[in-house]
Amino acid sequence: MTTDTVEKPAETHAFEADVARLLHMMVHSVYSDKDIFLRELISNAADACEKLRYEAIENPALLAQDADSRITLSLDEAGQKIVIEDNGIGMSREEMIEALGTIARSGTRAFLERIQANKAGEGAQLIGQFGVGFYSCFMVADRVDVVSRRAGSSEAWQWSSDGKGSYSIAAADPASAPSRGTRITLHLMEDAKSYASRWTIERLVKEQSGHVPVPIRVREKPEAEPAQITDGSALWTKSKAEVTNEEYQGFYQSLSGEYDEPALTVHFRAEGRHEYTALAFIPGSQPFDMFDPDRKGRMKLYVKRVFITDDAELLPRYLRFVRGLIDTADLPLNVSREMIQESPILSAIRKGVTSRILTAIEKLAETDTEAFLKLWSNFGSVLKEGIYEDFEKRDQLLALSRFRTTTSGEAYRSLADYVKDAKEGQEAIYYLAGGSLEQLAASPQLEGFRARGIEVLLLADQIDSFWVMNAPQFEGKSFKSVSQGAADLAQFAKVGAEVAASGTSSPALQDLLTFAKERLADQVSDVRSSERLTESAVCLIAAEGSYDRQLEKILQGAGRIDGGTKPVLEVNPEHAMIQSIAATQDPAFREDAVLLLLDQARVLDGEKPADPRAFAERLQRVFARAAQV
Ligand SMILES: Nc1ncnc2c1ncn2[C@@H]1O[C@H](COP(=O)(O)OP(=O)(O)OP(=O)(O)O)[C@@H](O)[C@H]1O
Repeated sequence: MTTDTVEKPAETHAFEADVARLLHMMVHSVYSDKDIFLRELISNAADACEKLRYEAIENPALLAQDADSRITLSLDEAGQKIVIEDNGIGMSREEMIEALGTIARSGTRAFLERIQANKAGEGAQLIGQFGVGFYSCFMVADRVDVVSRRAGSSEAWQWSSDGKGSYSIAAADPASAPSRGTRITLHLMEDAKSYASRWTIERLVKEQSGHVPVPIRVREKPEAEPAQITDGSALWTKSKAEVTNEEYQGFYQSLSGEYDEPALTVHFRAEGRHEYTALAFIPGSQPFDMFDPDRKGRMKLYVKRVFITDDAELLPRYLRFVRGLIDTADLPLNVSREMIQESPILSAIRKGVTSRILTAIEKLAETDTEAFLKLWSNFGSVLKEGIYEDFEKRDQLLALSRFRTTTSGEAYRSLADYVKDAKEGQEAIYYLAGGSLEQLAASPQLEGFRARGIEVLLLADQIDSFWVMNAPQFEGKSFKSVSQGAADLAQFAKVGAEVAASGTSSPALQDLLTFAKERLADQVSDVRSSERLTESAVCLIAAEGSYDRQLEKILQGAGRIDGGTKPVLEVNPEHAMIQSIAATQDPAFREDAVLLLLDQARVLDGEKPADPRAFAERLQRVFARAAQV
């Protein structure tokens, strides 16, 4: 103990409450697959090496005499230990407290909630996704010591914990600490001691971390010479023909922390105006936080194989589920964050990669429908955001989109299918947005379209209400909501049925409509006879020129607009009940009837009656009257 720092006693700190909860869950493991701890620690070690290479661009002295990155795994079967050591950037005392005592990343709370409601087996995938990687070592170790020295520092620090609520931090002896980087010693639990065997570790490294861009060595015994087991060569620098599917899959898994197979792999080298390599994967399943507004893209930026950042928006938001990297020779190594955001080179690259990804999806749609539909069911709702965010790609994205419709059953239809089967003279692509598919399919607004054999898109994703307003046309046809404005259905004949014209414009009906319009004037903007109803008596429609009703509800919910516009109440003139109400002159009954009709239309739209008590009373009066007749 020679330096000042070493004389300070170890301090004990409690873990942040969320870390403690997390650790508790990890130790009482909900995870069936403990192997992943190694991948997490190796991935952190490789990140630390890459961060050092990046900082060394500005400050080459940080590399001192030791320029080559490496990760060394030292095994000690007799002592039941493994040590993972890197010569990366290292951590200062403060960085250790911050990085290993708290959970700073967003999404962790969601993680905790999700694993509490855990379904066995889901945990292993979640760890990587949520970035709680380091703590996974407590699944196999009952004590963990981390000794680290920040590159360029004379001090080293030791963090130790048994993962049970607190950790200690103390100065470490600089003479025995790594000269730079981090050494993590895992004191293995009895049932995890096989991790100290060379055979197990080599197998795991090759399986999980074979493509980490830093060479990995294994030291079989404490005093043995280390043997290199992976060479740290960057997979993406090879040509496509040189890489096997298994290698791509392994790389994707170590990059993403996922365990599935990528649904699509896009790997290419661009030459010409800009020179770069892109390797991008569309995952085989949805990431948990795909709809988290804070979720950023997951593409890493490299410049000439030097990792620069994983925080730059290298792809548009609607491709935020894509994992991978872009490596370019066109940017300077010391590119700053501000430069990255504003770089015209990067925006050209972004366009290039976006196009290649969309083209690859198109190709998949042509060559493997099943795989494409799986991809679409996972990511279609995000891709559709691009229809209104990316003007240039709008048509391409519309053409890629698949829909459930009133005629599709369990299958999916493209807009090209829709247009091909449209009725003669049909100018619009009809849709109904909002609610679940089941709710949509049961909507009365669809009846008239069904009766005429006109297909209607059923848009059940929240995002649909937004893009559909902004997508002006597809192959010359505009989009039109069936719950908005006039239906223009009169020109299309009903399939297999004579049009029953009785009573559609009778004076009694006109009289009822006029009465209803006056009585309901404070709640609806119009009451009119409907072309779109065949079975139901009434439905609500948005007035021409106002928001679609569903979009209006979403915007109100999000506080983006105040109040709402008054809808239009449409009445089915051929409905027997409407005709008998029209035939009745009793004013009290008429009043109850029109108010009940409006509430009925609301209920059909998934809303509540305006005044439940008054609704119940009216219903009772009408029942009583019916019972007397
Ligand atoms: N070997 C290491 N060298 C330097 N810093 C490290 C090392 N291991 C962990 N850290 C620090 O600890 C932090 C927490 O690591 P952890 O694995 O829990 O999450 P992460 O790596 O940030 O997230 P993700 O797993 O999503 O990449 C890291 O961000 C890093 O700052």
